[in-house]
Amino acid sequence: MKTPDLLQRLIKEWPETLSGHFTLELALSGGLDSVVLLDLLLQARAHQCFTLSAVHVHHGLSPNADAWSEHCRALCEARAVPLRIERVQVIPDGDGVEAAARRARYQVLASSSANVVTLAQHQDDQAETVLLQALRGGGPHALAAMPRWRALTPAIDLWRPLLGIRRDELETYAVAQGLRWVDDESNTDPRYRRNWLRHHWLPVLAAELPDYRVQLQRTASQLADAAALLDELAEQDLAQAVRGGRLQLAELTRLSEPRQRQLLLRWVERSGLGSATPESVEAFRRQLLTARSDATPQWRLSRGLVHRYRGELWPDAGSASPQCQYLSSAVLTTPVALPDWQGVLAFEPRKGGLRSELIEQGLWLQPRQGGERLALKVGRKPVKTLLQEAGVPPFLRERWPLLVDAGGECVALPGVEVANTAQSDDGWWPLWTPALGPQIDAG
Ligand SMILES: Nc1ncnc2c1ncn2[C@@H]1O[C@H](COP(=O)(O)OP(=O)(O)OP(=O)(O)O)[C@@H](O)[C@H]1O
Repeated sequence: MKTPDLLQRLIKEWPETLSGHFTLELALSGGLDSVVLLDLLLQARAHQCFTLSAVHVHHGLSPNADAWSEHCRALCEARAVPLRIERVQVIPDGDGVEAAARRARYQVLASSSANVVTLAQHQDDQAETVLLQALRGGGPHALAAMPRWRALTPAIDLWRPLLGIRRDELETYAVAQGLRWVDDESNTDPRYRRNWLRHHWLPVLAAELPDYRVQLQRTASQLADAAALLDELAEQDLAQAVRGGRLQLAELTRLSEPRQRQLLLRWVERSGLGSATPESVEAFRRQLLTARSDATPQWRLSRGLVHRYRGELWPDAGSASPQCQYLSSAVLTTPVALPDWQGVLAFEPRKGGLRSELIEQGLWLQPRQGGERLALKVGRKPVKTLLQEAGVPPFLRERWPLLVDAGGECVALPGVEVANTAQSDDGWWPLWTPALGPQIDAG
């Protein structure tokens, strides 16, 4: 069989961004793909100007892990390529050992001192990824599979130069060049769906459709564009529809149905509430459209809830555990973030604010017990009514703090009201900003 001219293809498709001198770190597993890439990159140095190094991640999972590291060390030593071997601890997090190993590996890659990190996934890997994502019901982002180029960190780019090359071409090349590589025994374990696909299903597909890899790559490229367009549109819609972390329903309902779904999906992700399935997005969207105007529909996600209140959707990470807390007078000068209360307390000088001596004597932030009242000009009003009148949604009312003075008297409801008996013309007005997840407003 003719040896594929992989070097020529690599040079032909060399990214334009890599024209000047740069530093490149190869993620070297010791397997066929990355060993071939090492060889190709060494030769490419005759055509392009870059400094090459390699990194091997020792996951400590296989009994052969030491042998793989040793193999990489020997390969790099023989070729005078600097290599760092990084041992990682793989801690599975509910999504399996494979995913945890990948996370640990990418963390190591992100710590690279090179400008560009390169991985050796090839066309077969890409085709398998597209199929696996489709079988999992993935959307455009998932089916876009692996990009040839992307930012890994603000300072490091990730490059996959072999995505257009088949595995059998890599093997023919490696054999012809006399390269030696190690086989990861987990690649034949049929318990992994990827291996089942690779060994049982894809040979059948290839017999009927020999160019299936190229077609799946075309699908991935088109979906990568579609996903990028969705991202652009979602950014515009988020900028338009989100105020103070809350999604404005009037803005949402102006959009077409698919844009509404995209916006809801992005907004919950950005608000730190976790990702949502397409079914749950649609179910909540329908609920929003059909619920009575005074109803308060909720959407439960993996890391919190969404509440509808007065024309807005409110994200609720919901893990506040407010405890009575002493506040020193230093709070007057610097706003304090109170994680247990999930909010920020600040004071600003204002007529009708709290008298300074009350603050100097010491104030406590106290959770509501129920039944509290605040002294107004006329009579004492229930705190619950004050919060309702201020438009605070029910889920925040329960965890809204009270300010209590040294004598145990409730002197303020931050951001809402200061007791008449505690006010002064040159007082300090307490402000309370509940944390509603990361701020994603336009401005
Ligand atoms: N232990 C390792 N140390 C360094 N690089 C590695 C290691 N394992 C894999 N890589 C790099 O990652 C590429 C992909 O490897 P592999 O296909 O095993 O991982 P994957 O988990 O399927 O891929 P991905 O991490 O992109 O989803 C390899 O070609 C190699 O460049």
